[in-house]
Amino acid sequence: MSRSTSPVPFVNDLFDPVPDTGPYREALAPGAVILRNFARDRVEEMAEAIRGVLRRAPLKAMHTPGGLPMTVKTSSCGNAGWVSDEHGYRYARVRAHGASEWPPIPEPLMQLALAAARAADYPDFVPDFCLINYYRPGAKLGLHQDKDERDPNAPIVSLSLGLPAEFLFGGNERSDKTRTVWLYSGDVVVWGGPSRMAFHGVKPVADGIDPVFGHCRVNLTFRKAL
Ligand SMILES: O=C(O)CCC(=O)C(=O)O
Ligand SMILES: [Fe+2]
Repeated sequence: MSRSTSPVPFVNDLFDPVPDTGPYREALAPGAVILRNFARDRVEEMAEAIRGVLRRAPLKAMHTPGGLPMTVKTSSCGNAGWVSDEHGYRYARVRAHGASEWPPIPEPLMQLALAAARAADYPDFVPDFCLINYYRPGAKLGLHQDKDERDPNAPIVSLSLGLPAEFLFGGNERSDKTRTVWLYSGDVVVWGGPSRMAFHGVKPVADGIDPVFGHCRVNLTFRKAL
């Protein structure tokens, strides 16, 4: 990462000065980085764009392939939608009910995803899909890999908004040791390269009030799915 052209500075040691305004990078694992505060000044704009998507593609509670209800509600935008049911997880080009097309990724969200990928040294990343995860207090996401995307060379760009959450990040085996990091509204995590298949998850979200999102956490993952 030392030859990086990213304008966002790395802060990794206790004695590095942490800029109290503006974004900085924190290494998470090889190929994986946290872009702290990356969207902090654009949280309201992000909220407005998400509201627009959810008007056209309302949040739904999915079920795991084992038939268990998920505590996280989801929606999608881009060229596909994500579905999980008794047939397993997959990307669906056509929505099961209602309109036949998913809303496009709103331009402000797309621009943010492209900029975050650049800042994380993945300058060629162009997502075709964005998953919206909605966590009420208590909702969580078990340890899993994102492995249904067609292009394993493309990273995952993950934007956290609203209530803070503890994010687990491990290795390529489920049994690998995990790190726990707090993610705050406006933080972006990008993982690709040797970390692309890393297991990750979210611990139950604690209740609280976010000034923009209220009693919820919203996470967007931008992906090259198709
Ligand atoms: O909510 C998060 O921070 C992670 C979401 C995630 O891992 C996923 O949607 O696959
Ligand atoms: Fe994931």
